[in-house]
Amino acid sequence: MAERSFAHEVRKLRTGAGDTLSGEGILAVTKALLQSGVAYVGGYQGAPISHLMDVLGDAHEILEELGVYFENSASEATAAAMLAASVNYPLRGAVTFKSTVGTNVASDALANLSSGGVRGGALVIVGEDYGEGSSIMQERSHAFAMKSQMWLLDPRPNIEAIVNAVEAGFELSEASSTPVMLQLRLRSCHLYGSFTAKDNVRPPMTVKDAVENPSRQLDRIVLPPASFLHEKEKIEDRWPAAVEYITSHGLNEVLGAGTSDVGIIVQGGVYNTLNRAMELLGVSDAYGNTQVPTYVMNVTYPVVDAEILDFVADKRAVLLLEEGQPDYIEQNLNAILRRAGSDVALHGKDLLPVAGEYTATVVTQALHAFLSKYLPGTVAERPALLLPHSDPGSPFAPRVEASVVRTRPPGLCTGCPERPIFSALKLAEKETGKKHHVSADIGCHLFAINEPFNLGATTMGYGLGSAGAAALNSKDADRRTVAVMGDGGFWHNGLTSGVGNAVFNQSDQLLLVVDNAYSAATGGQDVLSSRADSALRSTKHPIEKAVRGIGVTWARTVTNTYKIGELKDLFVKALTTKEPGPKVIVAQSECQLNKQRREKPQRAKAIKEGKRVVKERFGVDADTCTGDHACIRVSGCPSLSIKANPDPMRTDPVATVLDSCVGCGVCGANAHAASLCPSFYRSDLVFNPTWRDRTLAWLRARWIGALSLGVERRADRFEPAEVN
Ligand SMILES: O=C(O)C(=O)Cc1c[nH]c2ccccc12
Repeated sequence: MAERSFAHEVRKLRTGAGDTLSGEGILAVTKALLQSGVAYVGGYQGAPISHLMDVLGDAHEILEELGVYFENSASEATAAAMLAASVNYPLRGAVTFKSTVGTNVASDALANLSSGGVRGGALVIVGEDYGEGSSIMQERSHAFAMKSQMWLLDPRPNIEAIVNAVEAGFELSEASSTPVMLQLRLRSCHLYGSFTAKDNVRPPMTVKDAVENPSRQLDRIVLPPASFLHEKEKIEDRWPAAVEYITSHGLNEVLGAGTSDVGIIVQGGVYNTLNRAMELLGVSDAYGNTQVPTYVMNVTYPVVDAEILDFVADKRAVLLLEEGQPDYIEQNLNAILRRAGSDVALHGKDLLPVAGEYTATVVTQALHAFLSKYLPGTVAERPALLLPHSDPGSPFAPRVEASVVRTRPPGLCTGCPERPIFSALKLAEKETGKKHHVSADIGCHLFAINEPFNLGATTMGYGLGSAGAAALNSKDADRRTVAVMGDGGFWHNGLTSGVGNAVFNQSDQLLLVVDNAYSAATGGQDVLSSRADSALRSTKHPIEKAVRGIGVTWARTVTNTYKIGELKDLFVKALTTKEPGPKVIVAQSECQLNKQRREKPQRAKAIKEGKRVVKERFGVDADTCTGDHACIRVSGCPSLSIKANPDPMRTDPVATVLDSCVGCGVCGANAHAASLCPSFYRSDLVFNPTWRDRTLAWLRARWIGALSLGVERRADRFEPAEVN
């Protein structure tokens, strides 16, 4: 079950010609695919396009009605290879994944696809995760477009422009026999807006037609001598055909009504930020009405030389806004201008940051510098963000001492079943007296690198936790290396690149597979080993069976990670057993976020219907808490906090459990397994109690009251202290 359901929104995909469709970017992209007569769709979830996969999944009925094939690909490589269907057949296909990481994974297939070229339009929709809020290394998809010669569309963050880009993307792909990458930045995927819909188009040829009429062209297969021909074709045929299509269909836009001899060139995806900066400087309004001519590159690769030369022909100076590095476009523009003998002044990374997101702040600062030099009369406003940070009027002026601000690194959720796993591993290390090198992986479990666990030294890519431990395997060492992988990473590629590799090379590593039943970090999508039934996919394939199938002999599955003591004992066994080859522990418990998403509405409904519902909660007895906070140090649960000590004789704050507690019990189990303290208690919150509940509660209250009578009587013998 994915984190968001689009079951309601997907109905809008039936919107007919002429009607207005309002919604989120990802919904608009899906509608645009259907309007384009797409024949098949695939992909792998990852921010910021996770929800595009979820929309497609929820839209399966509409897709089936139209004869569109949809697959949840095993990885981005699988998704990209799926586009092979467009090489021999006039089938339009689209795949989507997170970039640059997914593009890294897909690059083998993408390079082969681009070499042979395509007959049917092939669209690769990449969710560009660059800049503030990103979860990955900072790189540009642009490099992949250039290296494999795929055209790169970077439409303005505007629903209509995005829909147009999907439709034009297929046409451009077919006109130039080249796959097209459509870059959707974070802010485009979740942008809201509306556009005038067209009717959905049943693909003129479906995958069924193709399967029943197999055909092939030998010169499209990547093998010499065809591969040399492909390289020639790319330059002599496909590139000029693409330029012709881009120019004749006006994919790039010149905005700004003015005739000024100073202009701006901007990547489509950065246009909204540019306009915001212009608005702040009084050079434009919220709707983009400006006198400064702006060339918007909705296609960032290839750069169309003639359009650039045309734009700069009557200008003294232009400013290029190109986010990220290397500055491929700037280098390209400089070459174009130099070859043409143009003397226009080209500014870009000299005024803007070389790397990092082009936020409204940095763009406003650079634009201010540029316009102040070339068009000083146009700058009508001086926004406060131009002030130095030392000026109290600056929005960035320090308001609190930097030293008192605590960092807030990402961490595991309240009730996360992964927390007890890492607590148990820490306790096992304590018991054996040996610290281990831990090779981490992509997924929620990577948060174990932070306090309070501090476990994990590297992360090399999705499903590469085990492979990342490959070299750290020594027959002479007195301990083994620990590798971590999630169920998502395991099925993405970890089974072969990690487990198979470890078996083959007789690695001594301990591999911990954190199996929370979903690809949780990408939004809770199902994987092969998901334990829920799925109407669309085949699930319930146990990870232990897979690792045994590939040759692992020491493998154990734990079905309740909250039993910290048992898990600790198993870790000790796995770390000390003499069994050769990789040792694998599959630690299973359901992702708490997904569990709450499922159970909360059910619980609320039952309470409303007057049914008896028990909610488990944990608490700390302030009277017995010593205030040493050891419980917090081994858990790190966001619901475990501190409060002032109610005992006036004691100053240390005591531990407390916040209302966000979901009753997983890890705090108490930890305290018990680590022999910390007896202060934790469980309470059951009973909604709609029965007469039996009420009677029991009454009896308990009387009994506890009777037991504490002695204490009360003794307390009465003392005079209460005067408190002022
Ligand atoms: O969704 C995210 O933020 C991820 O990093 C997950 C992910 C999806 N596909 C990948 C390929 C390589 C590395 C990470 C991912």
